[in-house]
Amino acid sequence: MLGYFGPAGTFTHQALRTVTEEEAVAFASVREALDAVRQGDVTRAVVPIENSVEGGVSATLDELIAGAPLAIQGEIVIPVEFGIYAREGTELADVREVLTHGHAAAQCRDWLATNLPDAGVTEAGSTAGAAAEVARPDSRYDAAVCARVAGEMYGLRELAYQIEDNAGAVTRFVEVGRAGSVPPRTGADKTTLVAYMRQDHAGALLEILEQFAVRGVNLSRIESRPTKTTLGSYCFSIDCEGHLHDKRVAETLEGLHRVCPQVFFLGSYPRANQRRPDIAVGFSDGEFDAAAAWVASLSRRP
Ligand SMILES: O=C(O)C(=O)Cc1ccccc1
Repeated sequence: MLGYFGPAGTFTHQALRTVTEEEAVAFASVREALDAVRQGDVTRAVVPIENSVEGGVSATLDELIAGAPLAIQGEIVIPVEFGIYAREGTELADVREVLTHGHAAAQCRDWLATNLPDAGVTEAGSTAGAAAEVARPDSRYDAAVCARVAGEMYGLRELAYQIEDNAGAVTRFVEVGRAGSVPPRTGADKTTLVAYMRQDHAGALLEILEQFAVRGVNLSRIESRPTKTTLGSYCFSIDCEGHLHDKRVAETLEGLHRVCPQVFFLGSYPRANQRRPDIAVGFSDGEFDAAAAWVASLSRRP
């Protein structure tokens, strides 16, 4: 059974529906969805991880490394368009209180400031959860910012559509399972990891980045996250091109293991856009094998 960050009608639900019609169970938070994977209640769960406007979804980035190990098995990227929805009889001019997910509020900030300058904006668990709340006749909220499907699903009326400040925004979702199974290499893969940085000497961040650079591994996302221990203690959540079974990526992970106090491998999986990385001269598996064979040969008698 599959789980997802719900309720029905979230963007996560839409992302899931682009890959399967399989029955799926909704969880009210990213934590609950990932805990259900950890406990074996569901085999995999779909959660949001990154969007092109707001960056990483901190709840997901943090939850992925909290508790029993999990592994990303795949990614789904979908365009996100927002509308504002209210109960029948409410006009835009009547809206005083708006409810929505924090990322939706952030992506519609200018529209809300221009069109509803006096309205309060409250953060809900999810966009569809906001729509469900607004649908209650006695709700203290007048409107929800959510997907059109959510507005329809909860019987609300569309007051405006495509209210996002940046047309063409996309959100990336990941399918997360229990650690231990790595999807096969496709040649167009991505690897996600978290590297903790040493704090005891200068250049520690450079050392992390060097591990990738000297092996020709391109990064597609890097974000700092507090380790939640002491002020100023950070780890880096990183996506790079390539698969654990690519020599250059495996060696990068070995290098990180040497220079970082802690490294979490969060999975290698096929890229949604199927783009194959440019592998520079010197960084193919064959060249790594040839180099290792040469070093091994040096201690052999002629
Ligand atoms: O609340 C939702 O619908 C989600 O799936 C999270 C989210 C919120 C805003 C943009 C993309 C994903």
